[in-house]
Amino acid sequence: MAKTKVIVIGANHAGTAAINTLTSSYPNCEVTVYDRNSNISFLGCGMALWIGGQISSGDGLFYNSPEKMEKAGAEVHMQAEVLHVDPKAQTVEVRLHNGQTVVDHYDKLILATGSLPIDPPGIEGLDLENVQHVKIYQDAELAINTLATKKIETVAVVGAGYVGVELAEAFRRHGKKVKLIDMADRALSAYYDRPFTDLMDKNLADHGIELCFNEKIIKFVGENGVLTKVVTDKAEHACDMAVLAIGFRPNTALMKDQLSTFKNGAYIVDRHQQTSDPNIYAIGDCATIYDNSQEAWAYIALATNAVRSGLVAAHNVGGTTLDAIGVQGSNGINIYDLKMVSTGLTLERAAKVGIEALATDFEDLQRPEFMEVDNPKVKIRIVYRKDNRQVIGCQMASTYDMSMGIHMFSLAIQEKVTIDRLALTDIFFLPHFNKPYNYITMAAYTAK
Ligand SMILES: Cc1cc2nc3c(=O)[nH]c(=O)nc-3n(C[C@H](O)[C@H](O)[C@H](O)COP(=O)(O)OP(=O)(O)OC[C@H]3O[C@@H](n4cnc5c(N)ncnc54)[C@H](O)[C@@H]3O)c2cc1C
Ligand SMILES: NC(=O)c1ccc[n+]([C@@H]2O[C@H](COP(=O)([O-])OP(=O)(O)OC[C@H]3O[C@@H](n4cnc5c(N)ncnc54)[C@H](O)[C@@H]3O)[C@@H](O)[C@H]2O)c1
Repeated sequence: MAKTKVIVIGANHAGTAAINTLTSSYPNCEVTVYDRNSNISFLGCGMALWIGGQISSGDGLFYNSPEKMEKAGAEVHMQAEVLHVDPKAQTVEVRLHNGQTVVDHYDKLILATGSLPIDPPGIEGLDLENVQHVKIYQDAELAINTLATKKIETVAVVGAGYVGVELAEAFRRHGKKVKLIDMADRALSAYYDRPFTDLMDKNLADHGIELCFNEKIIKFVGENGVLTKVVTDKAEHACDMAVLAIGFRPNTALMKDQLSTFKNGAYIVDRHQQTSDPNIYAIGDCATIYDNSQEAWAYIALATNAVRSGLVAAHNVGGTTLDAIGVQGSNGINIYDLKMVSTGLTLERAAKVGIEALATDFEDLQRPEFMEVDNPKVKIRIVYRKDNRQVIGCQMASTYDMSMGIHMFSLAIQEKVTIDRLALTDIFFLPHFNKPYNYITMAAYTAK
């Protein structure tokens, strides 16, 4: 029987998951991969650790390679950019690394072209020396090289989302003066309600990071082609290096006019990761994803989602019907000693998407009072719907590593557990780990 020819465009987290699944489980598929970059599977989350000197090199930040994929049976073309897709002819036109342009035929196509950093519309000065984005391995290399070879005293980090906050810590650890600029009134405002972001803002300020909130970037300004300041709608910030981290947009230029797209341009997919063309699947940051917390399709750019969507697409392409179960956008951050994790909707975000919600808060020691060492407080907020009392979000913060607790809330949202059932959930007790009246039970039990 003829094999199914599968072409995968993009081989980072989403592409890697799809390719590995196809080569390991579906010998009926012949897999060809094109990626325009020279490396794959770069863990962007390690970028700040590397820049901040918490790990000695970036070499360990990859978990796969083109060689490994080829060994598993895929045909891999790196530095090969797909320029055009013809969905009627089922072909892709590719510029290979040697400059030659070729046309390849597919039975099934998997788009894993990811995302690109957002640039504010019409912004000037992006081409100045020492201004950069932070997305791929080469961006991390550039930042490290700039810090090593140039006289940098002040770094402006524009965007106090996950990327910006992690990088602010990294540059500060590097001994630089850091200005963290955001148009919101606090850091991480998309992921946490104010009681939690207040903790993070204080943490950042206590470590000497200057917080410049309620400021929208207007432009980068330089002298002789080199950055000298960031101009916002409120102030001018002198600096000699700047990173722009105000979010990602889906990279869908290749097929946005040929497939149905979401309001931000992401390819619209179904539970099988299938696009509006039945022969074409889309995965990872270039596609939509079902958000169980708001019970709606959404755009949530995370490596975790990219991997899961890659697995789902590969099984469906390979011949096993598999439905994606949706996500909660679970995430976490560790800045100096402060750990914060969240899943689902914040109270603020629930209101923005039109869901009437309530929150129950609790704060307590991780373990009984008699455990005198390594026993910090943990703060928790559980968000639930007012109408049916289903849990739709949770946030936790502590200097203690309580991060594994958030997974239970992720599952609770996915499985539509009510706050009342959560209050009676069997949670074990042992002084080494937690309290008999632990903060999870107590937060749920004291809900209105
Ligand atoms: C600094 C940083 C830290 C992060 N930390 C975390 C974290 O801690 N946890 C988390 O879950 N997520 C994190 N993320 C987000 C995560 O990196 C992304 O969600 C993830 O990379 C998405 O994977 P993807 O494979 O869908 O897309 P991408 O990583 O964007 O990869 C797309 C691939 O497609 C290729 N490509 C694009 N167009 C073409 C074309 N026309 N032809 C050929 N190839 C093409 C690109 O070269 C690239 O290799 C972080 C991101 C950054 C930047
Ligand atoms: N630990 C993690 O899970 C982790 C780490 C890094 C990145 N990521 C993911 O990567 C993606 C990108 O992260 P990100 O930090 O770039 O985006 P983000 O959406 O987390 O944050 C962007 C920030 O930029 C601000 N902003 C937007 N426009 C602005 C403007 N014109 N001027 C000033 N500020 C402006 C926003 O208010 C927001 O705070 C996200 O999906 C994020 O979840 C996750």
